[in-house]
Amino acid sequence: MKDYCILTINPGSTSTKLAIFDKLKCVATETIQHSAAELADFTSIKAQFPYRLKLVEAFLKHPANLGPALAKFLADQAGIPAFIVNGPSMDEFQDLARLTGKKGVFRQSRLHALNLKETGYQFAKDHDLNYHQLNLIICHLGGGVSVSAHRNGRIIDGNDIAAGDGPMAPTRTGSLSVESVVNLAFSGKYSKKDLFDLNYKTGGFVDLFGTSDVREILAKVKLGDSKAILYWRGFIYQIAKEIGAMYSILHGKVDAILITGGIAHSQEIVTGLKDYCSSFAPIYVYPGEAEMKAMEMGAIRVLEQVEKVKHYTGRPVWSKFEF
Ligand SMILES: Nc1ncnc2c1ncn2[C@@H]1O[C@H](COP(=O)(O)OP(=O)(O)OP(=O)(O)O)[C@@H](O)[C@H]1O
Ligand SMILES: CCCC(=O)O
Repeated sequence: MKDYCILTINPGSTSTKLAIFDKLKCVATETIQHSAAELADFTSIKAQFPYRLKLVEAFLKHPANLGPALAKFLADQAGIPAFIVNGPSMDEFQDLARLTGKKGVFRQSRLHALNLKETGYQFAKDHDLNYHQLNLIICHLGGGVSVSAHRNGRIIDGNDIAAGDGPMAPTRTGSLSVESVVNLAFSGKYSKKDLFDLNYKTGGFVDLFGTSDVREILAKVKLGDSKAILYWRGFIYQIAKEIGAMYSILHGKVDAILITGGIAHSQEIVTGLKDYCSSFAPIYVYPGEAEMKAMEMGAIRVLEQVEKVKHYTGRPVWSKFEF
């Protein structure tokens, strides 16, 4: 392998994580936390571009990019290639996962695919197994929460984190009944944007407690705050329920359940999920940070021609059924 110097940029819903890998060694890394109040001022994700760009520039300390756009901007300046590795909208869903009971409405694959897949690869490596021959349930617990079913290296189903599907999360409401969404929409209290924000940015713990920082919720739990205790238990309950759904669609044949993301640092979540799910399959915990390494290794796989680069067309790999 040649000596590569790789900049990885990981804009999350509560943080921007940056790292530089020089000859496979992480030589600089920084996690910049964004409070809910700070991000509330932006009208859209795209509007955060200049703000996040400044953070990357400050990290690099010279003029040098939201994920792909940030990376391309910098790479074009440096005359080097930029790659997207397992972005959130990569799509390996099986057809059955796409269906709903409304004509023309389909479920979409939008998850924390980068960290989910890397965690799968890491688990396989740790156990001398092949990710492409395993059935795994992998959960990313961060600002958003992804619970996903991996069959032989493909994410065949999972909750759509951009659509309000699945468990509540630090920044998201999670699934609400159609009835309650329609009632909120016609209550006169919320604009369309307010409702989309609740779905993705200002819902969940932000709406309930005014913070997306789970450590603050846990501190309240320790102090015996009954609201925090109830919602914390509800958070675990909803994740466990989603794991159960993935267990059933994998026909109960699951090699392991993997828990990753920032919240996986908490022993409380691990204990809670083990209480519900340990009879399904062994549970392993990979807290937090594999995303930066995942991007570095994805870039290296392409540079080393182990994997073929795919060209982003803007067109989804799946758009509709023929009937
Ligand atoms: N030690 C800890 N115990 C409990 N929660 C923690 C701990 N450390 C971080 N967290 C929580 O993890 C969450 C952030 O996780 P993560 O960094 O994976 O998310 P993100 O990258 O900002 O967003 P996303 O995962 O949606 O892209 C926050 O709610 C944070 O409070
Ligand atoms: C990878 C997507 C990040 C999010 O929606 O939390």
